[in-house]
Amino acid sequence: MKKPVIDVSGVDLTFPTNDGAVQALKNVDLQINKGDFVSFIGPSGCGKTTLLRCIAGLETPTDGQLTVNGLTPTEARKARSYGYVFQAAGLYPWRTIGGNVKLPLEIMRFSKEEQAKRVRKVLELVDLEGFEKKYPWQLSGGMQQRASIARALAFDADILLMDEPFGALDEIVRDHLNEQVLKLWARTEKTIAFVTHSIPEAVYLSTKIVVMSPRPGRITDIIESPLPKERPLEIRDSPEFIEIAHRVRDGLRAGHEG
Ligand SMILES: Nc1ncnc2c1ncn2[C@@H]1O[C@H](COP(=O)(O)OP(=O)(O)OP(=O)(O)O)[C@@H](O)[C@H]1O
Repeated sequence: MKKPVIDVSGVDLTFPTNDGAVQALKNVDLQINKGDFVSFIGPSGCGKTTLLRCIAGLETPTDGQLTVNGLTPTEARKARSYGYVFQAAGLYPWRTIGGNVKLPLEIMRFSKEEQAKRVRKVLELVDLEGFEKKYPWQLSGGMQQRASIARALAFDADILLMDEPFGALDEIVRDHLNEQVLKLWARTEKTIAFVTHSIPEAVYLSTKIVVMSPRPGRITDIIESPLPKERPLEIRDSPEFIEIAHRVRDGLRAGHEG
């Protein structure tokens, strides 16, 4: 059997705080395989971001094992094994869109030609060709978020970690971006881990839905989606889609009761 790209085994994480310890993750086991689109869904504060940050090597579990591409998360971070998209676009206002997207490439000392080539390619992937010379404030929120995805794609890591990237956007824009992310995933065959609060978003995007309980975050259900890879937005009205959404809701409810 092939080794998972992301392998989480028995992970606990407790934050020491000034008014006592906060257990954010409890005994989390999860395998993510190459090309999976995995969503983490759960109530606010259940540890979704913390789990993503552990995978990214930005937090260290108190217990358990975690590997990314067979490396420790810190090694994987140093090897730039993933791109990370934050909740807020976080673009530098004094840099153009092209300037923001190429920033990681400058840091990694890619040649000027290679930087220009990659910026063109990733802006095209997120449908922002022609916006290279604009400044972030000249773009809508959805476009800024697409630019931040382009920045995460610029160095072409196989893994993309996305922390609720569309949470602040209205539903129509979010629908459109969900469609675009699916297309991008199909075109690039990346492995994606995606945090969301939205049941429809999780079901629409994912091959695997990870349902988490309120704090301390535990996994209450892992749903392998039977939906086809090709997903028009209308699929959300299909009985299969609705059935999975029910199962996610039941998992969330069970977590609350537990
Ligand atoms: N650096 C930290 N120090 C102390 N506590 C923390 C720290 N980071 C997160 N926590 C706590 O850990 C828990 C999980 O937080 P986390 O941000 O992972 O939740 P989440 O599921 O992503 O929430 P949301 O959906 O609201 O973004 C919360 O109770 C939070 O207050």
